[in-house]
Amino acid sequence: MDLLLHISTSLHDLLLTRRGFTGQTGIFPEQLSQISLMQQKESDVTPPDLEKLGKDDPMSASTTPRDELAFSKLCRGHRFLTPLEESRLKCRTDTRGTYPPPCPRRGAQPRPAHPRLQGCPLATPDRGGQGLGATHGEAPLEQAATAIGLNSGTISVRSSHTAWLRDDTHATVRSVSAKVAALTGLDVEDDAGGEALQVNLYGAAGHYIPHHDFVGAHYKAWEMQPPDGRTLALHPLGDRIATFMFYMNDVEEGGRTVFPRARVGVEPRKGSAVFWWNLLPTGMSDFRTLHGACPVIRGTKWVSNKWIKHHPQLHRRPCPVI
Ligand SMILES: O=C(O)CCC(=O)C(=O)O
Ligand SMILES: [Fe+2]
Repeated sequence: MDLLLHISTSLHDLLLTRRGFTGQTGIFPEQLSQISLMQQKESDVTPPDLEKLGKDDPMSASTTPRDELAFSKLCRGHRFLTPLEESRLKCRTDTRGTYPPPCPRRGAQPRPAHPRLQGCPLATPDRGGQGLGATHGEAPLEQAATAIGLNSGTISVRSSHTAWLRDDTHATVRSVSAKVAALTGLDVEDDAGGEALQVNLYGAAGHYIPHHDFVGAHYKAWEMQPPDGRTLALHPLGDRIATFMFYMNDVEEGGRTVFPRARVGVEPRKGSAVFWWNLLPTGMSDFRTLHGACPVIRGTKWVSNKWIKHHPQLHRRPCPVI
């Protein structure tokens, strides 16, 4: 176990500091052989301060050196925001007893600054028992995950396994969609307002480099420039207006979700979720939503994403707290 921990920790640093943010990562033999080399040169990889890396460009379409540094720091547990600022991003709701659940409460706290992120402890999918784990027989997590990049077509930038669960797969999946709909006021039904629930499993060193969840880049209201001229982003329901991401287990170590431009990292906690808008009210991309999953150091990490589509929400008013 000590050896595994040592390897995982070393891989974590190796992935973040040496290999950087350029491509597929996972547990590869060549990385294992580089671990001792990396340890010898630890002083070389000590990151400089953010301030020395020039001005921030929160609307940059690509990942900047500042983003990479903020990502690494947040992955290591560094805090940029004060406890008060962090608490303003959090809300709590209790879905026991009443249905649909009430809007989450944040007391008298003001709305958080853009990009609006929200952590909401919820009764969420579980990775075992009567929860989503029970459906794995029907939809095994056997597909290596891929992601769609703005400039690079279909690229592999994450190391995890993925399954897509439609609402008709299991009552738990339906109840997840119902909760997201009740909490956001948005239409999230499969193929009507949202995508099927995406369930991801990360193993040791599993991670997802900083990315945006929208598929196209919307620089002008209601217009879209599909990546590489492809038409994938021109989905009839539009792009992903918002993300509701559930943590399905506690991760022993590592695996934070980090938003380098919002300067905040979220510790995976079973029963909690993160919500954010990917598109601005104008329909344009909010590049400040750049985020990624830090490498899992110890244990496994289960998350599920409910992506909500843009066009069906045109006449819907979100829950006022969000
Ligand atoms: O696993 C995480 O923490 C983030 C996952 C994510 O960003 C995604 O699936 O798009
Ligand atoms: Fe994402």
